[in-house]
Amino acid sequence: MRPYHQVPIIECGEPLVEIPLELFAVESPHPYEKLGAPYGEHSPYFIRESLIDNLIEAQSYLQSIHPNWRIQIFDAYRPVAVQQFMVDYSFAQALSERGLTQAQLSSTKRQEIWEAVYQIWAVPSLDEKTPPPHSTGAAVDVTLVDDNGRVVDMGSPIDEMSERSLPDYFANNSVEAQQYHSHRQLLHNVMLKAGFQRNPREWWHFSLGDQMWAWLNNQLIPTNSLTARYGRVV
Ligand SMILES: C[C@@H](N)C(=O)N[C@H](C)C(=O)O
Ligand SMILES: [Zn+2]
Repeated sequence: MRPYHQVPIIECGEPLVEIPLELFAVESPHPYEKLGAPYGEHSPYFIRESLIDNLIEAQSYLQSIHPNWRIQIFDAYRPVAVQQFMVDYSFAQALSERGLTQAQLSSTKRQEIWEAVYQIWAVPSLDEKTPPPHSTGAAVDVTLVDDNGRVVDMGSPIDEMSERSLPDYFANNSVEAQQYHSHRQLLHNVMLKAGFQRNPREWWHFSLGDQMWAWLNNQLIPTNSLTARYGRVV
């Protein structure tokens, strides 16, 4: 359980629809599809319908500052089966990066690696009260692309299991690092202006209308008691 799981979900029934990809930049091929993640009837570029306007709004704010920059969609809807697949994949990756195999793993080491995995991945819960954020269709992983079509350097890649994923990791660092921080802040500002909230642990993860979004809003304004309007889809 994370603190945001205490937020009640009152599902509004809004449909999942495909993001109009021609309006945005897109990470392609999709990073998890290319690993063989088991998507069902919806592609990873689906999202709750009204969030499309919020994404368009965020990109308009961005383009009022940098006219030819675009928001790049890395990931959006993720069935729980894909969440499970990615959690297992990340655990296996972490093992191989450390030069370890399952057989050699002490229980302490195993626990340490699972903790690192769950620092950045939500638990693939099938409980309707604790859905993984992307399984609600109300979370997106995004970055920025500049006027030359190049991905803007945020100082660390999306999904890296390290401290560098923390949004303020580069806040008080060298001049080069300040650049990364200001790019992260730009992304944060435009998404925030369009109504999203950012995951406090990941510079790229934003949501609107799910439990994490409601919880973060309630933390900012303690007199609020927002509930989530999006629960798990299917
Ligand atoms: C790891 C990243 N892609 C992500 O989406 N993390 C959040 C916390 C999630 O799994 O919902
Ligand atoms: Zn995410």
